[in-house]
Amino acid sequence: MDHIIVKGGKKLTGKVRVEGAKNAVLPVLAGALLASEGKSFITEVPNLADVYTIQEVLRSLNVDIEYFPEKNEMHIDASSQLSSEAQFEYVRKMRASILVMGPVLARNVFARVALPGGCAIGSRPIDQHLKGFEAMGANITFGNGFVEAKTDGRLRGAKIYLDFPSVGATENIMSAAALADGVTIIENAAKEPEIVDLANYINEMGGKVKGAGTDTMRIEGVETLHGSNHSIIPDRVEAGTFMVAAAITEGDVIIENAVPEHMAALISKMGEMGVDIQETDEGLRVRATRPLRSIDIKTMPHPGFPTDMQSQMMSLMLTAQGSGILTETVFENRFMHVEEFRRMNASVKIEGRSVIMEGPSKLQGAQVSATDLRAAAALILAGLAAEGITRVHELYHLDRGYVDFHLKLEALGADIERVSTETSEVKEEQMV
Ligand SMILES: CC(=O)N[C@H]1[C@@H](OP(=O)(O)OP(=O)(O)OC[C@H]2O[C@@H](n3ccc(=O)[nH]c3=O)[C@H](O)[C@@H]2O)O[C@H](CO)[C@@H](O)[C@@H]1O
Ligand SMILES: C=C(OP(=O)(O)O)C(=O)O
Repeated sequence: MDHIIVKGGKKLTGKVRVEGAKNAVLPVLAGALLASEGKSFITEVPNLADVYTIQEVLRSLNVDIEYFPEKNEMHIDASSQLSSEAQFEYVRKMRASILVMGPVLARNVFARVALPGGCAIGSRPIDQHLKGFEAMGANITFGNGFVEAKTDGRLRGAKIYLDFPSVGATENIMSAAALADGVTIIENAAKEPEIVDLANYINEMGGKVKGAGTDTMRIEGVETLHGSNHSIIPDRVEAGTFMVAAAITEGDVIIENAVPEHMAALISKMGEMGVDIQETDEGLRVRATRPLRSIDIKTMPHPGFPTDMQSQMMSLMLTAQGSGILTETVFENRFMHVEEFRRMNASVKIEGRSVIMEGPSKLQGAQVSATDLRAAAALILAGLAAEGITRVHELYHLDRGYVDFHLKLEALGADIERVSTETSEVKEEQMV
């Protein structure tokens, strides 16, 4: 098992390019199941563990796929008769596997998917996905750890109000509605840029989706969809993570391929802390010098502050002057990393859904374990600013969502290595 060793204290400088977005590519690849004719050619597909998992899910559903990771391209042919079942081994590995349910149901009038259950960041039910399918005429049943949806014929267009603007429910319902009979309206829809990316792809396949990026979407179902070319949008969370890396090391980094309009809340909150962020022709330039000011942040659905940047932002807030409060409203249990920050001498306490920080904490290197994907990145970021050596374990979380994270940081000047546990003792001695 690998872990990362980072020695704090280096200022990061230079340029880094962000990949295609994990949270856009997963729904788009699931959406490729909708095409009963022709092939889809998807570009900017990041070389991530989650991409291999969704590839396996699609293969298990009888889809023909070729992936060319060196050119970030995937060719998908879903024109054969699809199988209807997504098994536990995939859904357990990656919750986004549930996104195949809408397309499979729409194509096959039957879908059977292992129940995702909870994960480290919360219970994560799928009731809103199912409520949508039910409104479109599906009969939902549960048994043996699976959820099944069945219709007598084609799904029917329906009006669906989401109790919460769930990203996954909006994507699943949008995909199912794309092949339904009639018009579906999704009210209180999620507005994330990844929703817009999926809607664009469905429209490129011959679909009729309007209103993506607003809270009311209108999807007119069509009889068939065909494969098409699509390029995945840049990863706003990866971009944000490098913004924090620049700021926490008092560095000067240009982030290429970032889309500032997708990151307005983050740019604004980092600006409030005193980080200098400028849009340039080459990319987003991020510079900082201490002291940074403490601020308060509350995570919210887009365009609010993204929960997927909460833990990385916590690293930065720990280094700021004064007291700051970070409140998590999207997931009920996304503070597992707080205990790990404490190992690094962070002055931080949890009160209900908030974390209170008295800064600046004098971060110290320590052995820590990633508790989820973004926590993995956050602990490495904290290690960049800590005194001494930090070792971050449980890197399978990191690999779900970051391509060559340590190599990109190293290229910016970080003192960082990824090693297998067996060789780590030697490596650490060399770094001291
Ligand atoms: C692959 C992907 O794109 N993952 C992202 C997606 O996850 P995901 O699509 O799972 O997130 P949702 O927006 O659905 O979930 C947000 C909240 O709604 C709740 N909920 C959701 C669905 C439902 O049927 N019932 C229900 O109660 C969840 O438990 C959670 O508390 O959006 C999240 C919120 O921006 C991000 O953190 C994830 O990175
Ligand atoms: C929570 C995340 O992803 P997922 O929904 O795939 O678990 C994330 O990307 O931070």
